[in-house]
Amino acid sequence: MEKDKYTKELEVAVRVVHVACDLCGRVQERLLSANIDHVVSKDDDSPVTVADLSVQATISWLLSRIFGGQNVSIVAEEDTEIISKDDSAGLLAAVVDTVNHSLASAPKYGLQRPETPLRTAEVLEAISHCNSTGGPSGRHWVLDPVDGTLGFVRGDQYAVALALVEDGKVVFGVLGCPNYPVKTEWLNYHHQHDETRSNLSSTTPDAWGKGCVLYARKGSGEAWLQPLIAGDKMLEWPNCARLIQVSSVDDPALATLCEPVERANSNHSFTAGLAHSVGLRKQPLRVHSMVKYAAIARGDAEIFMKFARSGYKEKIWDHAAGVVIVEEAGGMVTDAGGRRLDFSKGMYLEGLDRGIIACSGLTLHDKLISAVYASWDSSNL
Ligand SMILES: Nc1ncnc2c1ncn2[C@@H]1O[C@H](COP(=O)(O)OS(=O)(=O)O)[C@@H](OP(=O)(O)O)[C@H]1O
Ligand SMILES: [Mg+2]
Ligand SMILES: [Mg+2]
Ligand SMILES: [Mg+2]
Repeated sequence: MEKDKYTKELEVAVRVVHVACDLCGRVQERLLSANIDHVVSKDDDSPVTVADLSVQATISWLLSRIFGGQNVSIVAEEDTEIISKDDSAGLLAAVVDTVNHSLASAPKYGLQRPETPLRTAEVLEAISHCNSTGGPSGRHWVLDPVDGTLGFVRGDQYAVALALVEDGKVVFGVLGCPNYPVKTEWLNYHHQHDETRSNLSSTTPDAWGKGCVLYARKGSGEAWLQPLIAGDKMLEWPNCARLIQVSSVDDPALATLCEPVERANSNHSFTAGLAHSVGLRKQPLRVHSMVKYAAIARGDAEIFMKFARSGYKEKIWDHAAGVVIVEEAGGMVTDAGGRRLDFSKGMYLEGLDRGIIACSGLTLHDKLISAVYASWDSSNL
């Protein structure tokens, strides 16, 4: 791959994810302190918030402005259905307000702000512009504006995920993790005692201490971490990035497994069986969102497994950015049959064999894949 290819796209992607992290931090703080922000349920009963819709509008508007308007193809999670309902006027107004507040701060991140605040129709257009379904050819941005919305509304972990897919392959990924904590064990904090919880009573990046943006370009062999920018420290950016690498631990007894918090999203008893059979001994870290991929890439955990119920189709925006960052940090990600994930088939990871296994290295990965083969028939999945 040409070294300079995608340089501008990646730089813009990192900047817009910083803008989005800032937006999310403010909305989450309001949500938790005053309970004034709207959380609504989508048709599948999953939550969506002002932050999900506002990040999608903000990133869509910035990418379209910078890379050529209607021609920019964006595959993203949200649409305007929920805010087009008669009783959603308050939510829509909050989204328009949040988007404009956020775009006004774009110059802090080296991006141009709009000349005048966006009107409601423009915000709706920015959200619904992200209606591409991707596919095997062409260039597609892939966005999960807030991944782990459940974690977000609980004051816990969540991520902003943006990737670029070209001709069916992820060419780079950017993952914003505004609440990535100082101590790895705080990734699990919702399971801890009240004492830990009260230490984290505020969820601003400062309280968690280590909010970050990770990014990697496919084939570069490098994955990078930038801390979130506090206050007006923009001048130092982007020189503050540092390289990250996966853990070198390959002894299962010392390895840490990450998995989704909700049993509905991944079969905890099946992964516990696999973990036991390969000799894992530590308690799993249950973490909302693609922060699990971030934890593997940063070397804070060695394994991430997700086995959704049969019939559930994984979406590309829940994995694209995380996969490339883990791979370039030295790890590997496959389905449970050992095959790389296929981002070329539209908005779903079509053909995914049973589940997802991300590891810091080959040794652990081989052991887990073999364990899946040995235990699948008796698993009832
Ligand atoms: N039934 C079911 N099975 C499997 N996966 C599902 C399911 N429902 C939702 N999702 C997707 O899971 C995304 C959140 O994954 P997490 O790993 O963060 O799950 S968890 O909150 O820790 O349980 C979540 O992403 P967001 O909607 O962006 O939060 C969903 O895309
Ligand atoms: Mg998601
Ligand atoms: Mg989401
Ligand atoms: Mg969602």
